[in-house]
Amino acid sequence: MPELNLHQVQASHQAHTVVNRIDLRLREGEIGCLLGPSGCGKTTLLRTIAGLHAPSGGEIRIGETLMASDRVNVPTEKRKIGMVFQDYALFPHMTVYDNIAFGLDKFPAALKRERIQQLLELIGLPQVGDRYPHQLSGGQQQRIALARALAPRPTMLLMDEPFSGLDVELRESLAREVRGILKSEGISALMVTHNQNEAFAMADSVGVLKDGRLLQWDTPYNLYHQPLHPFIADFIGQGSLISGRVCDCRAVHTELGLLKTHLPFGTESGEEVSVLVRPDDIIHDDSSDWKLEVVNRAFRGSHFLFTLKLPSGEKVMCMSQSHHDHPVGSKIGIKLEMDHAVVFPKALSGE
Ligand SMILES: Nc1ncnc2c1ncn2[C@@H]1O[C@H](COP(=O)(O)OP(=O)(O)OP(=O)(O)O)[C@@H](O)[C@H]1O
Repeated sequence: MPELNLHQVQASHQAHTVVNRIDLRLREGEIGCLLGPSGCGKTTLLRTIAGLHAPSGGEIRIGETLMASDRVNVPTEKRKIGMVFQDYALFPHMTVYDNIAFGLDKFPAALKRERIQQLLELIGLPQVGDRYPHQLSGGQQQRIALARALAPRPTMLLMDEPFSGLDVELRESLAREVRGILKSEGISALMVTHNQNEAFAMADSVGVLKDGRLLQWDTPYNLYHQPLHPFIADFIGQGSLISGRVCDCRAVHTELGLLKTHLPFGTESGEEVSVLVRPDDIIHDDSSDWKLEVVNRAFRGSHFLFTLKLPSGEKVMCMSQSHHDHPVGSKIGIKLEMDHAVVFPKALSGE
């Protein structure tokens, strides 16, 4: 029984559809992330699940309860959802203890004290109950906001860009920490972010949205290695698309040679396709006779990322150790280390 089940969910702003027929299942205890560029509909979808925005179509179930459909719209406070939103700041005039106690007024006093102390320990801040929010760092405040949302034991947690106000270095480590906290509480959660590292640090499953459509809902590993759409190939990690022609049912001919592949359903021999090449598929090797021209380079500290030109003019990227300091215009040796090429029909690449 999935904790959250969306069936063909649609949402609009002023007759403009911004969430388009989304199907999604989040299992009990699973952590999911919605990832996508600005304006793709992430927040609208999250607000629709929370009951803060009425869907214009489809059905939303949490556990076995139908929360929204064309006949039903359960109000937010009855959905038993915890929320940590970007603008969901702590009450500045209340202590940390009172902030967490906010949603616990129906709890008997002793149970309330016990739950708050348990949560403060869970988030690694057992001593801060008497402090006010302004006496805490941004990361600590966000952990308190999480504790406040978890306090009444909601059925699931929704988070909208919860770390966006924090330093880049802190965001990823806090995402990992929050994952640990959610797992130890055994709570299902759905988080919205446009930061891939945060999504990967946090989630069991990640959904990539584009123009209101969910293109793929999958593990981070599969999104990187088996993207279903060129947009995902581009959005997740780095890479380039080069031209290829299908040779037989298991291979594609490209300028980099004949590459083994699992072809998309319906692809025919002789068909022109786009082939994804990741920087780690092309290894720089000074001893190789296969040379390509460097047309761009980016120093990343631990490595160089070279952009190389193929004879046709198409470009691929190549990762190399940081002491291989080759200038733009020079030719460097390469070898290919690609297990299975990811291939897209040409028509999809233009979308
Ligand atoms: N209250 C509103 N009224 C009208 N249009 C809206 C409203 N809120 C959002 N939109 C539009 O709906 C689309 C989706 O917005 P949404 O905030 O869901 O995207 P998002 O993916 O969360 O973006 P971001 O990452 O920038 O927060 C955008 O085109 C946005 O302009």
